[in-house]
Amino acid sequence: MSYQTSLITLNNGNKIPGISIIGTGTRWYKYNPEDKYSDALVKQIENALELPGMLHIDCAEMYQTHAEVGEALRNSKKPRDEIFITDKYAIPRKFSSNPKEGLKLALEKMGLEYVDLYLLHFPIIDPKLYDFTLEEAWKMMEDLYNEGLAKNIGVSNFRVEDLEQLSKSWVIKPQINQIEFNAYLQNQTPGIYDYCIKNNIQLEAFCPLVPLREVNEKDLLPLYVKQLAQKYSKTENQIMLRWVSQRKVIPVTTSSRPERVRDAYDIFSFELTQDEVEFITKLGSQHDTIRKYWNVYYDKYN
Ligand SMILES: NC(=O)C1=CN([C@@H]2O[C@H](COP(=O)(O)OP(=O)(O)OC[C@H]3O[C@@H](n4cnc5c(N)ncnc54)[C@H](OP(=O)(O)O)[C@@H]3O)[C@@H](O)[C@H]2O)C=CC1
Repeated sequence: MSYQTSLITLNNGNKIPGISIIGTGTRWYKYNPEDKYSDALVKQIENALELPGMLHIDCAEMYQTHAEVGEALRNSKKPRDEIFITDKYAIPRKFSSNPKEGLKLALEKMGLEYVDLYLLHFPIIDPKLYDFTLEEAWKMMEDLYNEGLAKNIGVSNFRVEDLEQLSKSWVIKPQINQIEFNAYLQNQTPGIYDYCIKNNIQLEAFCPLVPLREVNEKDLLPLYVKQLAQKYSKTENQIMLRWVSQRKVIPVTTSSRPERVRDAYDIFSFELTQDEVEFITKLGSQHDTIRKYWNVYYDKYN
């Protein structure tokens, strides 16, 4: 199979792959530090590292899968500049004292000298747990960027108000905001999609495949996606991921199945028409919201 890759330019001029096909959370997430080491995850990353071009792996302190990522990287011959590693500092579940310590520990566990992207995982910082404010956390992110330990920095699950608050003191604007985004949840929080597009903060989408994962027999969207899959000779997953990407959002997906990982890599060899993109957008927005993460904080926006 010949793959077409896509690189997106961030607001600092650096490039990022147009999709992350190996998320090491959700399916692989370990709630307890003593949970079992996952040989299956190592194998899955190793398989993905054999694909041509640049591979984007999405990690986080909270997932506790750094050891598996490190093992797969050590076993791979792919050059470092063809691997894009994202990591996230854990908020609101605290694992290390601050973003500087968090990144140092992550780099040690993964055997890396730098990450390509480092994110603050969540904006709401409990002062009983952490001894820094959101502004102070961002300042530490900027230091890590200036020291070259994180080539790009950003945030995750941030609302417009969180970005506005940070903007009063940031020296470096976040390159990325990674949010929950799919046809059934086009604004994780009010106005966030338009705000990030307008302010040149690149969006990433976790949970991009929810409309295919949560199918109800009355749903029109999966039927339409099936028709498009036939038209383009692609899988339904590829159609859904391509829609996310044509909405200018970078999909962050994962799978335990090698064929799904390979398919997700191959979404840039075709393009949906503008009408098709708009029709998926419309069908999705007519459906009830489905929100899978951060419900305690964000269900109020449903
Ligand atoms: N920043 C944040 O707060 C968060 C970040 N993330 C990141 O995003 C990554 C991806 O999130 P996730 O929600 O898993 O992404 P997706 O929406 O892409 O879902 C992937 C999951 O869906 C299953 N799946 C794939 N295709 C289908 C289908 N056609 N029908 C039914 N099930 C299907 C896969 O199972 P199978 O293994 O069988 O293929 C896999 O478990 C995470 O691993 C993590 O790295 C996730 C949540 C929060």
